[in-house]
Amino acid sequence: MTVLSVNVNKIAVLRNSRGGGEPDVVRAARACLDAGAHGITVHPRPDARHIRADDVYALAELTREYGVEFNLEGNPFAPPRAGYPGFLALCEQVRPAQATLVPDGDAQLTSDHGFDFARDAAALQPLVARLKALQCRVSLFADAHGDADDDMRHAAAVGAERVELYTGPYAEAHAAGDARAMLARFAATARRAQAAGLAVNAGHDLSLDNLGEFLRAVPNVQEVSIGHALIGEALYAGLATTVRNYLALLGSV
Ligand SMILES: CC(=O)[C@@H](O)[C@H](O)COP(=O)(O)O
Ligand SMILES: NCC(=O)COP(=O)(O)O
Repeated sequence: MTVLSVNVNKIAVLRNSRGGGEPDVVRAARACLDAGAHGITVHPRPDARHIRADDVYALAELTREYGVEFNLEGNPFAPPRAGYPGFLALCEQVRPAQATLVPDGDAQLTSDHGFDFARDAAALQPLVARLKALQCRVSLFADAHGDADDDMRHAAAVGAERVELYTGPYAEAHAAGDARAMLARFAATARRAQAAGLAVNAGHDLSLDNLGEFLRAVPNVQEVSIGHALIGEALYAGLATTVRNYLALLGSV
């Protein structure tokens, strides 16, 4: 079964909009884990727009307490700055079970593309080796190009265990009413990744509405990390009920 890692970035967005400590990121993550979520994801960004280094330390503790996966996302090439020690440094400090490398910058509203592996492989290789030496499983954010190119072969050469397929384009196609071509492209990319020895995660703009169709079409997705839609849905149904709704859906695919 595909496991659910809940991304709690959005809880920190709300907290930071007023300063202070409410809503409490750790309390929200605990509620998700108590409802059965398999892990917690955060994506601390150098501009500290939501998750900050102190949240990373606290969530590392919490996930250790629950014995579940902590998935830390970030750009390993972004330089450290005041309040942000850098992605590699954070991984050295908390040793997340999974480190997901994402090629994004401050100017982006959110993550919107994967690596260009043919171009980035040489730079990624030593970083992946450092993270693996910390016992982190390494996942690389990747676009779904389908059968069009050798991207997954280049990704496998980097030495990571997984790729996370960037599902934004699928979510857009689904919202527009016809995701068939996009699903075929994601399924082909997943098969190419698996043939190259990579396990497959998926994330970005997945929701209760579009997740089932995705998982029925794309084979052997190990993990989905979901934040934006899940936290939005939780405004209506509550966090625990929403997490349980996702788990029920995952269990039914
Ligand atoms: C890698 C990925 O798709 C997620 O981490 C997403 O980027 C969420 O980040 P934000 O919450 O900053 O939009
Ligand atoms: N890796 C994707 C993630 O953590 C959550 O993305 P989103 O659901 O907030 O779009």
